[in-house]
Amino acid sequence: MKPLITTAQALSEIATGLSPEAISSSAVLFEFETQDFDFLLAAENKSTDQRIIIMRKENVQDIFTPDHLSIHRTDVLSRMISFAERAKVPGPLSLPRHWHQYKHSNYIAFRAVPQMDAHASRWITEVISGNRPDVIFWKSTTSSNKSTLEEFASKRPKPPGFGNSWNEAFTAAKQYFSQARSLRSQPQPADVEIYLPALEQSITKGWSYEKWLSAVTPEQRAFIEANTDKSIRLRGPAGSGKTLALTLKAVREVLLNRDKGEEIRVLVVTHSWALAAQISDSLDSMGLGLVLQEIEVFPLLEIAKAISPHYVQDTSGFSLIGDDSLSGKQAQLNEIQEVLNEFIDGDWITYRNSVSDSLRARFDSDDNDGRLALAWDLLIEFGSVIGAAAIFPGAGSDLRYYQIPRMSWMLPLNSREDMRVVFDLYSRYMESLESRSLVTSDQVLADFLSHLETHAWNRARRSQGYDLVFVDEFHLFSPLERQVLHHLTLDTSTYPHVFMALDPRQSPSEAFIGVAADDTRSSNLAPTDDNLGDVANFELTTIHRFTPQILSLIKHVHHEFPTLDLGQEWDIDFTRVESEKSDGPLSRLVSSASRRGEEEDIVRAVHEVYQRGRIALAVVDPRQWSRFSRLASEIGKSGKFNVSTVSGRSDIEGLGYRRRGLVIGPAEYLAGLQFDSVFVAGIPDLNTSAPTVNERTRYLSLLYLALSRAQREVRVFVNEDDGGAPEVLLRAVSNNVMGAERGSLV
Ligand SMILES: Nc1ncnc2c1ncn2[C@@H]1O[C@H](COP(=O)(O)OP(=O)(O)OP(=O)(O)O)[C@@H](O)[C@H]1O
Repeated sequence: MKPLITTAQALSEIATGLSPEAISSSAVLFEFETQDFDFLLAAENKSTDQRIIIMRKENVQDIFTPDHLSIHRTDVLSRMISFAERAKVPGPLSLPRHWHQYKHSNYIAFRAVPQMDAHASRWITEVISGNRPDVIFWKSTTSSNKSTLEEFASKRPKPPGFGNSWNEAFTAAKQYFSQARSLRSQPQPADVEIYLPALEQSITKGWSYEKWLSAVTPEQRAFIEANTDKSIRLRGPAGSGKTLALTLKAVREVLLNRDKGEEIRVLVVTHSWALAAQISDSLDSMGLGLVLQEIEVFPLLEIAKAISPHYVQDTSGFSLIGDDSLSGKQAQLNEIQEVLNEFIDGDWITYRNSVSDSLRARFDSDDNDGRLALAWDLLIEFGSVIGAAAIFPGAGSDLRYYQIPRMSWMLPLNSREDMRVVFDLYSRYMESLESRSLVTSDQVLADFLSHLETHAWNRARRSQGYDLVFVDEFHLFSPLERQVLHHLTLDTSTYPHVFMALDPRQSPSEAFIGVAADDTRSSNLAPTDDNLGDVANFELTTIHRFTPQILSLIKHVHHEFPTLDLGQEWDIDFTRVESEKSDGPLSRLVSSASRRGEEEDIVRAVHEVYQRGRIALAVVDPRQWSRFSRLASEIGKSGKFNVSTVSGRSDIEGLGYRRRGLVIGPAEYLAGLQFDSVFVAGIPDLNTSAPTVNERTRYLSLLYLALSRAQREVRVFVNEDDGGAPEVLLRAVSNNVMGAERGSLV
């Protein structure tokens, strides 16, 4: 194969398990071909970015890794990315010990796969010196095809010259992404594909502000008209019109103040660009002209980056890891696995005797899935416990960690010694990020928080702060993020007035934990609550998105959640919730004999409902993402359907407008969106593969999220290869909230 020229960002997308065939349906990747080279670029790439050159002499089938390493593709790619990131850091390049690096002149060889692979494969690479540290993956060697670095170096191969083609590829990519963006947001001629004008599809249905005010329910109205003299928490299940009510209230406050001749500054904070874009579009569509001038809508991380002097003046070239995407999360998980493997092979022995039996068993286990589960638990511990308390490695910081009381949702750590091991791993993890010039979003937020606590901000906030702060999807904010919010208001003499909309059932993984973690923080670390003073609670109990049939299924899933004591302010009383929509079909549970059969059933279902409106295929377990991204490419290839994959929250910008089409993505990244039909697949067996309360809650939350995206119809697909239907759905069938259907027998 021709050499492939790509970037760390593009490879990270593939390392999530995205099938190479699905590249064309990804909203963030672009392929370009010249006579001598193939290019793969990501939407966020800049023309000055480091390039990764893969020579591909040994590639016949697999376009990314030498064929014999295909089965380890994700691991191999993760290590390649990690190598490229390390090459960017000024100074001598040093790799972790267990990579078994070997250097000769400007060539470096290292193990290609973290685990033992039968071929003992190694890469031979070169880092180009000069103004950008491009890396070349020259070839891989195996135990049966050994070539020493010295032999290789003696040939001194010439790096490929692709400068002009790179510029060409980059220009084409830029054009492609900007065209795709405008295509997604523009109504298209009917003969290309049928689109509805954007406004009719948005959550405001193209109605004016006045029309909405007369259409809202009394519950929504109570919130919209509530006094702003104290903070308000607006709770409601998925589809109850929280985002809409929040948007209307923001507008109302601006207009009321205008009538009094005053101009106020309003901030609407979101967790993602996707939701920020949706709210901005809603404001635009309500025919209010200049309201936007007073209302700013941004994701919190963006506000942190814009205000935080640490970030504004940062010239160290650090880049952010763990942004809100599957690739960000996967990158953190890979890093933790690497740190964990190195630790177990090395210093673990010195801790081994002092830790509790249960933790020892987890570290000693050779089982790959077990190691992965431990890495997940550590990811949550690092982000939602240690990072959320803004503890970063340094003198005395371990003591602050030891003081955090353990809660039932956390990784069980039974003694100080157990915590010591975890903190040691955390320090190594942070060190390894630093060695690759990466920062986590937690670090950005913690720096931001420390800036907000300075006298300088106290002076600046009087002009830069906001009169009112609205927060949508509050349940997705970690305790650390929540501490930031009350510093953003302008008046320091009263309690900040923050208006939050939330549904705790929609918080997968660590974010959910963040909800419960409020208790942790209040019982030990500095702030005793969200510093919001007295908070009024409002509740929405009418569902506007989906039918009574879908609501019954969602209520059923809700009752399956483990009893987590969230406190009264958080919990939603589902007994009062009703749908105002007319009846629709009963949700279906389709059981196929095999994975292949399940895929055929899904394709058949797409054929059946495609004409009716938008469809989502929501994948509950991200470990199954690879399989369904491959299915996406197969369905797309037929040319009959418009298929897009999403694996990050920002990818969905603009998707909201397409009338027809199939969107395939991990359930988590479909939050905030709605579709005519939702197909749910990739549900792990909650009894066997979710052994901890944490994991069970995470999967139930993702299932809840997936189901609640539907407006008219839900179908859930399961197959015998993956253990058949989980208990929670079998019970739904016996309670008559789902109909069981036999799928394909192949
Ligand atoms: N009073 C109402 N009358 C009619 N439709 C409504 C009303 N309130 C909201 N809707 C519609 O219900 C749908 C869901 O609204 P919205 O997205 O605000 O819900 P949400 O509670 O924020 O949902 P989620 O938590 O799942 O994001 C939208 O299509 C919106 O236009």
